[in-house]
Order: sequence, then structure tokens, then C-alpha cells
Amino acid sequence: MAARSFSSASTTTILLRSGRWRRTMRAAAFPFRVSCSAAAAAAAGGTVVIGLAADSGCGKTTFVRRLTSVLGAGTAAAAAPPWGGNPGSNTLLGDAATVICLDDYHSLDRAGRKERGVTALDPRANDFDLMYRQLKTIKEGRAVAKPIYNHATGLLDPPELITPPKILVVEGLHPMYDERVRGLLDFSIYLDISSDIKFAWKIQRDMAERGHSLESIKASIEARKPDFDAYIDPQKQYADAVIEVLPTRLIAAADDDGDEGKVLRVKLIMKEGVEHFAPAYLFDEGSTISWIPCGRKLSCSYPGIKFSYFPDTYFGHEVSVLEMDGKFDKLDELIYVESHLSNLSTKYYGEVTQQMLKHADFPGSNNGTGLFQTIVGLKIRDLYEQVVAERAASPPALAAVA
Ligand SMILES: Nc1ncnc2c1ncn2[C@@H]1O[C@H](COP(=O)(O)OP(=O)(O)OP(=O)(O)O)[C@@H](O)[C@H]1O
Ligand SMILES: O=C(CO)[C@H](O)[C@H](O)COP(=O)(O)O
Repeated sequence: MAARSFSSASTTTILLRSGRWRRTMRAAAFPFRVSCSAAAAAAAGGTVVIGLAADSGCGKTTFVRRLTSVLGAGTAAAAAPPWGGNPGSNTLLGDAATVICLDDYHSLDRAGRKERGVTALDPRANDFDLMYRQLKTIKEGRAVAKPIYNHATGLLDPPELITPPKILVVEGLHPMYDERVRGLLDFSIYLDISSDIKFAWKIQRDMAERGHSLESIKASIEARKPDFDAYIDPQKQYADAVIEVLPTRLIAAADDDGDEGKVLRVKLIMKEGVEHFAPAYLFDEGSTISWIPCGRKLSCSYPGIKFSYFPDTYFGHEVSVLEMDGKFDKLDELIYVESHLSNLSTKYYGEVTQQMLKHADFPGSNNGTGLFQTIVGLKIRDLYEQVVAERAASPPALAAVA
């Protein structure tokens, strides 16, 4: 069956490590959770591929957690790593979506990069030919044996089997760098976090969770900066949606007593004319709006909340921009804001608010990062459903199936 046949690596012997045991088996006997989604994806005409690009520590994992939740009943709320596979795997499996991390296509391991003096952001440290071949194979409905980059050891581990899901999310540093890979994406997102905020998030995580010193974090950010500017940041010009995170404008620099880093101004930049994607809007589509919702229906403490909506151009493309500056005090009151937004691709009244409340503990739930990530998640679900409906309406010709 096409959906379960393997790529050229199918006869390769695959080494698996799980807990204390280590064994060798043929790919065809791989003890991997092969969900019905492979068959479903093939029946529907192939996998829908979503690209999510950002630098390290910019919220990709947080976004993916919101997305897999929005994708609903068919997707485990917290997508799980491959069953029985390498504990160092970066892959998450849900019933509807599989999330793979493009770090797995590093062609140089940590020692190799050090020896050659290149960072992981440098294209020379990544195998774009393999990335393209494998993503194309999955999109066409066939499984691949994808390499694993093990972040714990810094080594390239033996591959794991990836069967075609309904939706494949490819997250990492370079989903839109290579023109061929970019051409495989049905929708793309870039998380654009301004330097000071990225720095604050990274310090908080790497000091608290990874035991790094402030000096080493600063040194690592500085060392990566030229390659970030050269290879990662330019990808935002290709994204269908960009979530840009900036310092607030609600607090004048002179009055700032340290809150500036905590209050964020977040923009959702949505490209016009993208197939299966209708940008969300505030009040009146195509107009220019500035809205301060604070008052009887929305509690706001200092410095308040301000929404904006306006048309713009972004790298020569027409876009619609939704902006939120400030933070919510009471998340359940978000329903008031939601009721003034349109084209949200919700299935019922209040779905955005419900999603935000469900994950109130995720970072960014009280500001535009959480709100806009949730909206983009709903738009991706909608895009997928449109693609499936179209394919069902015009099944492939018999000659193509045979
Ligand atoms: N919207 C947000 N508001 C505040 N902090 C955030 C937000 N999003 C992420 N963070 C913080 O930034 C850090 C990195 O987030 P996350 O792990 O989601 O990023 P990532 O891009 O997946 O990173 P990496 O690629 O290094 O694994 C986390 O500590 C998280 O708490
Ligand atoms: O930018 C990164 C992507 O997440 C990592 O730094 C890159 O994958 C290199 O990994 P490591 O930190 O394990 O050497």
C-alpha cells in the first residue's frame, strides 16, 4: 500500500534505543505507532505540510502545543514522542498531526560544527537535499527513515520511521530557506521576536532549566547573531503569517520601571491572496481601526490594552495586520474581544477564548502572543479542512491511482 511503503532507506537496518535495551530490526518491523492517519492522508491525496520557522528559544514549542490542541479530538492534546523509539527523538506524534524538528537534518554534529567553526544556523551544517527528498516523499504519501539529531549528546542518532500524517508540521531554523523545501509548504509561519525580548526569554529558560550562566547565554547569542541575520531572519519574507513580538508602546521609556520587558506589543501579519487562508479582521475588513477595549466589559490594569487593525505592505506583499499591545487581566473576558474579531475560523462562538483558557498556563496566554498563536492554529485547521474537502470533490483520475 502506497501509504506504508518505505523510501529508499526502507531496507536499512535501524538501531533503536529505548531505556536500557538496544536492538536491531528491519524498518518494515519498526515498532512505531503507525496511525490510521497514514491511510487517511493518502486517501485524501497527500499530507498537508506546515512550516514554522524561528530562532532557538522563540516559542516554537509553545506554538506547536497550542496548534496540536486546536487540531482537536483527532490529535492528542499533548502530542507524544514516537512510542518505543529513541528517547532523544525530537518528533511528536498525534493522530492528525506529526511534528518534526528540522534540527534532525543537521549534517554536522556538535563536534563537527565546532571543528569547522560553523553554527547550526549555517546552511553548510544542514542537509537540505535530504530534507527536500524526505518531505516530498512524506507529502506524496510514503514513509521515510528520518535521521535524529540528539540534543542531549550532540550526536546524529540512527533514524526513526516517519509515516505520512494528515498534517505534517516542520518546525525549526530553516523551513523556508531552501526554495525546493519552501515549495512543499502549504502554509508557513515565522515567529519574529525582537532581540531584547528573545534575550529575556532565553535567559529565563537557559538559566532556570538548562543551568547555563548569564555570560555563556550572552556569548552564544552574540556568536549566532551574524548567521541569524544572514540565514534565519530573511525567511520571514516568505511566510504566510508572521507573529512579531515587540516592546510595548503603552509605557513611555521615561516611566518604565522594569515592566517594559513584560508588556508586549504583538503583531499578526497576514499575507493577502494566500490560497485557503482568509486573514482575520477587527470590526470591518480592510479598514484601519484603533480600539481600546478597556472599560465596562474588559478589565485592564496599567498600562491597559490597545488593539489596531490596518492594511500594510510587507516585503512587497499586501498584508493585513492585527496588533495587540498590553496584557489581559481576566482571561475569561477575552470573549468580549473575540466577539469583535471576524474570520477567526472558529467552529463555535467563543472557541478562541476557550482555547486560551484551556492553556492559561502556557507562556504568553495573557497577551497577543497566545491570542495570535491560537488564531493561526484555527486558520491552519481550516486550511486543512478546505484542502481535504477540495480533494474529496475532485478525486485523482483512475490512471493516476493505478
Ligand atoms: N509568548 C511567550 N511569552 C513569554 N515567554 C515565552 C513565550 N513563548 C515562549 N516563551 C519562553 O521562551 C522560552 C523558549 O520557548 P520555546 O521552548 O517554546 O521556544 P523554542 O523556539 O521551541 O526553543 P528551542 O528551539 O530552543 O527549543 C521558554 O522558556 C518559554 O517560557
Ligand atoms: O539552534 C538550535 C536549534 O534548536 C540548536 O542550537 C542546534 O540544533 C544545535 O543544537 P545543540 O544546541 O544541541 O548543539
